[in-house]
Amino acid sequence: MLRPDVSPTFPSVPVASPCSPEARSQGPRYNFGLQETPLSRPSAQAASASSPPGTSGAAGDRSGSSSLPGHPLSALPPQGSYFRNRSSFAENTHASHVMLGTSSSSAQDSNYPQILKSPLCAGIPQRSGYKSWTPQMGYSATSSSAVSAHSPSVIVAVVEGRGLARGEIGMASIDLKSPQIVLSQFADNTTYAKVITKLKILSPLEIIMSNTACVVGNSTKLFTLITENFKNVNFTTIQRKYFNETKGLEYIEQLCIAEFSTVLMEVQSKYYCLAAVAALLKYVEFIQNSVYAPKSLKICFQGSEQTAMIDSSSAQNLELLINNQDSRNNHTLFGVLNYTKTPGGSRRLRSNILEPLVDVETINMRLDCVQELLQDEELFFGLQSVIAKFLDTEQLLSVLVQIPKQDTVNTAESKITNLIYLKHTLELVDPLKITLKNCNTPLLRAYYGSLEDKRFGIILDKIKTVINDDARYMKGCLNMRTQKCYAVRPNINEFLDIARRTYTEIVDDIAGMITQLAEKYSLPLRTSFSSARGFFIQMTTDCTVLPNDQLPSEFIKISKVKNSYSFTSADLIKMNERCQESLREIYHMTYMIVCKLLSEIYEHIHCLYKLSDTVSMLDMLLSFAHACTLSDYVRPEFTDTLAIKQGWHPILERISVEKPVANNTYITEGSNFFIITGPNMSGKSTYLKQIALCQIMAQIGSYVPAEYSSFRIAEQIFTRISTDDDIETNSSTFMKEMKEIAYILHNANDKSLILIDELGRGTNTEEGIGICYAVCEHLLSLKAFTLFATHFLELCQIDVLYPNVENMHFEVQHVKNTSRNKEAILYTYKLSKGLTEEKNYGLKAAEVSSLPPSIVLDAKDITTQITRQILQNQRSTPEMERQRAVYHLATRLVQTARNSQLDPDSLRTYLSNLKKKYEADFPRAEQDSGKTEE
Ligand SMILES: Nc1ncnc2c1ncn2[C@@H]1O[C@H](COP(=O)(O)OP(=O)(O)OP(=O)(O)O)[C@@H](O)[C@H]1O
Repeated sequence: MLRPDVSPTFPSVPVASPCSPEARSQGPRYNFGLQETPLSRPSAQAASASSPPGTSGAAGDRSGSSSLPGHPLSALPPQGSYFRNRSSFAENTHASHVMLGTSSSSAQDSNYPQILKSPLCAGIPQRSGYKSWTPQMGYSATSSSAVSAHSPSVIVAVVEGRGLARGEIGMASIDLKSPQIVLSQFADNTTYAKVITKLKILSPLEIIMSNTACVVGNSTKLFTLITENFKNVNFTTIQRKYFNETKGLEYIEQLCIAEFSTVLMEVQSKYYCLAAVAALLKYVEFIQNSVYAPKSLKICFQGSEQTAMIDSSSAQNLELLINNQDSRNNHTLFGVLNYTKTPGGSRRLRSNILEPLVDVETINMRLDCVQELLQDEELFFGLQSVIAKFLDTEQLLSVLVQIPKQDTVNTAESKITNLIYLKHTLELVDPLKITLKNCNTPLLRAYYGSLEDKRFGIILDKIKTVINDDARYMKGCLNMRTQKCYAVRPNINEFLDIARRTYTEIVDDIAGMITQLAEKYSLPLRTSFSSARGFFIQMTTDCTVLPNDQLPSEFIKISKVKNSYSFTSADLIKMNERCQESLREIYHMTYMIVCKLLSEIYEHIHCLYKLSDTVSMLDMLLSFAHACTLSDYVRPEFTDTLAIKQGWHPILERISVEKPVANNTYITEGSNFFIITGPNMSGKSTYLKQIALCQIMAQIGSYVPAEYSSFRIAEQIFTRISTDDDIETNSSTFMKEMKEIAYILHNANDKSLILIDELGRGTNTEEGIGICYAVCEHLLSLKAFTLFATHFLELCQIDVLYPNVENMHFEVQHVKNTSRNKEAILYTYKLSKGLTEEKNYGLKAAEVSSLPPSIVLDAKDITTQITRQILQNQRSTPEMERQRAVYHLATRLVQTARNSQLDPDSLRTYLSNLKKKYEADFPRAEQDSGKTEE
């Protein structure tokens, strides 16, 4: 009998038609050990043999894969292939012509300089805990839980231009769960805000950069910034020569499926993203130990102009994906909108929230769909029930288009599983089509049209000639094992039929043996199964049934959880081994048949890209409609005004028992800067966030929480909302807010939505006001829509100088608490025009807090004294006041002249208006005002 640990090679079992004889010759050379048996590590010689001398590898390696049998999905492993897996890569780093090095993510890592010093990277530490998804792990039917759908699986290559091209960034990313490569290239400024934001959105598992970006003591700014911002992400540096644009173009030509081949035209002259994709694919093929089949990948170019930019700290402030108090709860925008049923749908929702659309037409098409789903109940429920049955189509595709370089039991098992999933998926196309048949909106009709693709039927028919009709995806590992075992129809391979009969007999024998044991010992024994243990015995009972509280000595490997015992016996272990043996034979023969089948259907398989796109989008739109049914959301309009009638905070609504107080918003180009004041706890931050959340919801095609809403498309959404000190980056509150505000000032434009809350709180009042004033004046030079919440009431005076500034405040009411004979504050959360008239509200808030009354009393006393002192110092003659005003005016004029982009005529008009205003305020100061104007 074959013992897996003795001989890892599968005995050559004859395979009947249709697979033999040529299928046998093309079939996998199997490592059928119970555990994966890695191929022996190839020598550096073998490595150089597989890469033609003088080439940087990409073409050489692929030509290695082209020696595979004609068909892309054939499983014959490439001979002498250099790359095996990450660990062999680390061992092979002496072969410096392949890759330079792998380093841990942190620039502060003690190994780091050492790694970079060595040109050959000998002694590169193995990264512990690295766990990447591999095709051998197979496609698992994931639940739609956000966690599994969003665990990092993206690898990104980043490269920056050199010399005059510094600041030109090329990026290429691939999600290991989805066979899609996204390329982008853009110019970034010195803060590299776009790169960092893009990377944060991708949430990578690993980042690849060129070794020239991190020469010790002379790392590029981009490299330093990335390592600082992504401390928990794995970093790999590879030789610059692998960032080769010519190879990148070749890769795209070879791998991109016909439907998306227009990408070639888009990226032909985008050298940096081409260079990045070359390095990325070379690396992924290495770590995955597999190559992508020719014409199998969706490759697309994504410019930064197609979506709105939300930087990562704004995403965090707004709690788009993660709740700031408790990262496990779903009190986030994602939580509010996520009623998706598939992992693809939930991934799509996540990426949309982080990168909302900017194209009104597309947004309106989505809104039309949501509207139809809301109006047609039958459509909504019908669609929801079909969509819920889909598995992760993207991941399925991802596995189907990879050719493993090594064949093991696991790869075989995973291919069989995937074929069953493929059948399951394709069987859902018709029900989906029927549900969408009578839809009216263009997008739903387009999705219906995409399902009419004949290839779905062709693939399914071919599958059905080989695979049993009732082979389908089932929950539970034993169920799935049975499905895999009996997936292939009978009479296709007589040896397979025999092996299956043997397997059934062994399983029956196991059941019979356990029944006999139960009778023999008069115990309630039950047959159980787990993928780790195989068949074992379980017994749920209290100890009184057992003589001497002991199980019979025949039972071994006993474990007990509460009153449930699990154990096995020597005979059962042997039978499990026989069972595994026959299973391996079955899998081997099934795999041969499946590979042949896959090779026949392969040319049609790309219709699944369309299907996965359709399913994830429908899932997201259904989710939007579902969210609407739980609250009174309204369809947004898109104009050049931000107008929200009675809007409320969607996350607060989910948390609180009562519906949040709704408020109006009306921001136009002529009145685009709102200063919001109000006591502590009156609702300022909530209001600011609510506007941003509504804006994002509208721009992803969702309805919004309001009675009416109209939005101006925002190209960027910036927030500066006070949070606690960032201990991780060791920056003080003040430095953190300065960094955040600098980022906004550098990047905001006329189409931005900017929300600033409590700027300048990290320093003293005078300086805080100064900073706020300067920041406001800078932002006022833009047509961006800005909301600025502050406790510095002095700032409200800015409306005198700028007609586009509006002062708003949150009202509070003072009520007498008769029982305690004290005044209490009642928060109305209502926004009104003008600035707040509340005084000393900090003390009032402190009074209702848990601060000891004696401290509050002291604080009141000290405040009164300081206020008196300030008033005394400020007491001045009318002449002093006049001079102060002249000084202030002169400063303003100089500043305006310096900053202004106005033409001379406009500047003159502006100055003369200012002069008139000054003369009106100080009628006896005409001479001075004349001087000032000069
Ligand atoms: N519109 C609303 N409806 C109901 N409750 C609200 C509303 N706005 C705010 N609240 C409640 O009031 C609390 C305080 O609000 P928020 O933090 O926005 O106040 P604030 O004015 O920004 O306070 P501070 O100035 O101290 O930062 C919120 O946590 C929320 O529970």
